[in-house]
This record gives sequence, C-alpha cells and structure tokens, in this order.
Amino acid sequence: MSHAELDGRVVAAAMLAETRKQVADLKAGGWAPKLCSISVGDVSAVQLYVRNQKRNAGKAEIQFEELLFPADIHQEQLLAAIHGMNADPRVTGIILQRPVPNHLSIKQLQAAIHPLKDVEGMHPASIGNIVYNELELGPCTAMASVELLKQTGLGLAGLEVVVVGHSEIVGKPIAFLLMAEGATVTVCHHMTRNLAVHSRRADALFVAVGKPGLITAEMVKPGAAVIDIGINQVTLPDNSTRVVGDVDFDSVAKIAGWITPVPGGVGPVTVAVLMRNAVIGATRQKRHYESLFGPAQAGI
Ligand SMILES: NC(=O)C1=CN([C@@H]2O[C@H](COP(=O)(O)OP(=O)(O)OC[C@H]3O[C@@H](n4cnc5c(N)ncnc54)[C@H](OP(=O)(O)O)[C@@H]3O)[C@@H](O)[C@H]2O)C=CC1
Ligand SMILES: Nc1nc(=O)c2c([nH]1)NC[C@@H]1CN(c3ccc(C(=O)N[C@@H](CCC(=O)O)C(=O)O)cc3)C=[N+]21
Repeated sequence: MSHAELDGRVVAAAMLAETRKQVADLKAGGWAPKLCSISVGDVSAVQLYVRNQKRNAGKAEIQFEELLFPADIHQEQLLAAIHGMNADPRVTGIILQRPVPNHLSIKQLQAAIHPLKDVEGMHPASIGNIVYNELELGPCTAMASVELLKQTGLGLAGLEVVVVGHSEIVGKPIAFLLMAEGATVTVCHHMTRNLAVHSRRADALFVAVGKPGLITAEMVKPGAAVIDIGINQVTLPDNSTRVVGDVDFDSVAKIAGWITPVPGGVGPVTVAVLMRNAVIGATRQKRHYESLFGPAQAGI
C-alpha cells in the first residue's frame, strides 16, 4: 500500500493564519498577548523549539520574551521569577520548557504558573481538565499529534490506537485526548513486554520515546496511520547532523497508510498549537478581568 504523508507545515500554516486574526481582534480590544518562555540550561531540543516559537510568535504578531537560566539555578530563584511574571499584567502566557535539571521540582514549578497564564495546560489543575473532557487548551504536542490523526479522516470512535511512551507532557495527554474522542487506547512504555505485539494491532500508532529507529516496518499494521513525535539529533558518518524521529521512515512509509515526516510533521503543528493556546489564554484573561472591571479602555 502506498502511503500518504501528513504535512505538518500545511496544517500549521492554516492554524497560524487563524491565530493571527484572533491576535488582531485581541489587540483591538486592548489585550496584546505576550508569551514568556523559561528555559533552564542548554538542551538542544529546547533550543530548536524556542527558536521556532520566536519565529512563529513574530508571524502571529504575539510578543515573545525568552528567559534562559543557568542549569545550577535554585528552585526559589525560579519560583520568584515565575511569581514576577504572574504579577505582571503585560505577560499573558508562560511556558516552562522541559526537561529541567534533576535538582529542580518540575511539578512545583509548573504549579507556580498561574492557571490563567498556563498556555500548555500543564498546571496540575489544568491537566485535570482533560479528564473532564474539556479539550480546548491542552499540551501542545499532544494536541498537535491528535490533530494530525484527524487529518487522515479516520473516525476516532472505536479506533484501535497504540501510544508508545507515557510521559507527562506527551504520551499520557495523548491517551486522554484520544479516550475523550472515543478511541480504544493502549499505552506502551519501557516495561511493556512485547511492543511489537501491541503496535502491530494499531490502526493508529503514536510514537513518543526519543529513540531513532525504534519502530520498524514489521511492527506496523499495513495501512495504519503512524504519527512520529520523536525529535532526535543524529550524527551521520560524515559528521553532519540531522533531525530524525523514532520511526524508521523509509521502511515504514512503504506499508503505512499515512505517516508524519520528521522534520515537517508534528513539530510545526506543536508550535502552531502553542500560538493558538497563547491566544486562548489571553482571551480567558480578558474575559475574566472584564467580568470584574468592565472593558479595557484605549491608552490604559
Ligand atoms: N515534536 C514535538 O513537538 C515534540 C517532540 N518530543 C520528542 O518526543 C520524544 C519523547 O519525548 P518525551 O515524552 O518528552 O520523553 P520522555 O523521555 O519524558 O519519555 C519517553 C517515554 O518513552 C518510554 N520509553 C523509553 N524506552 C522505551 C522503549 N524501548 N519502548 C517503549 N517505550 C519506551 C519511556 O517509558 P518509561 O517512563 O517507562 O521509561 C517514557 O514514557 C523525544 O524524542 C522528544 O524530543 C517531545 C516533545 C515535543
Ligand atoms: N514544556 C515543553 N513543551 C514542549 O512541547 C517541549 C518542551 N518543553 N521541550 C522540548 C520539546 C521539543 N519540542 C519541539 C517542538 C517543535 C519542534 C519543531 O518545530 N520541529 C520542526 C523543526 C525541525 C528543524 O528545524 O530541524 C520540525 O519537526 O519540522 C521541535 C521540538 C517541544 N518540546
């Protein structure tokens, strides 16, 4: 069966155009969205992501500020920085880039971000909304991955889906989003006894592990939709570097019904979802403060 490639750049461009219009409306109403990114230490996948956030925020006309802290920063210093952003009315969105060094508590940092400014939906209170089937704003990569599956036109109700990887930010939220849409979901991880037995049953296979070449053609059901979330920088024999996913693209593309490329698949849609979330967050704040104080006035 010949595969169809799911082009994330096309999906992202459409999403970003819509977001740009909403930014203009917000600005006209006196609310200019501003997104602040917090990174701790040097992580190459984070640097790549933040670069693309900056570029896309520019395209959507969302203000963007990047804060980079050294890897040995203390929890209290980061908490103080987050509290400052919570209190700053110009900041409408905060994203904490993952991972953070082991000496820091990611959950405490995430919980410090005000839920109205939590543009990834990763505050413990926000992520709980997914369990209640409130799906408007959720973790960007998970939302992007499910959006790409929807592009295939496959009905999600009753679909056999396998998710490989169960991290807080990707695998688990994907499983909850899919359950909310009625899919039958199996979640695999490093303790799963025979990954191929599960993956071969899937009509849709999501892979978010961080291991290049983990999924090969024998592990995929012919005609399945394969959503490759992995972002791995590999060094080729000539010492040049390349970004690849977790799926062995060349072999799997021959039997899959649909497949997302890396780069050009989930990544661009993730960035576009973040911009959309930034607008949803600013809109929620506008509504909240207007319900208390009335509409914003020009020049204030
Ligand atoms: N495209 C995008 O927008 C994004 C891409 N990524 C990429 O996705 C990948 C995963 O990211 P993230 O979820 O943050 O990573 P984590 O390292 O937090 O999680 C990896 C997951 O894979 C599981 N795992 C490890 N080895 C195996 C194995 N052999 N078989 C099955 N499962 C295994 C782990 O299970 P256990 O916990 O049990 O060990 C864990 O649940 C990375 O390549 C990352 O760069 C991440 C975020 C966004
Ligand atoms: N709190 C948090 N949320 C995240 O969602 C998160 C994170 N931390 N930490 C880092 C990972 C990684 N990640 C990427 C998202 C998009 C691209 C991306 O835009 N990729 C493009 C460009 C690749 C290229 O230019 O080579 C593509 O795949 O086509 C990459 C990586 C989000 N992550």
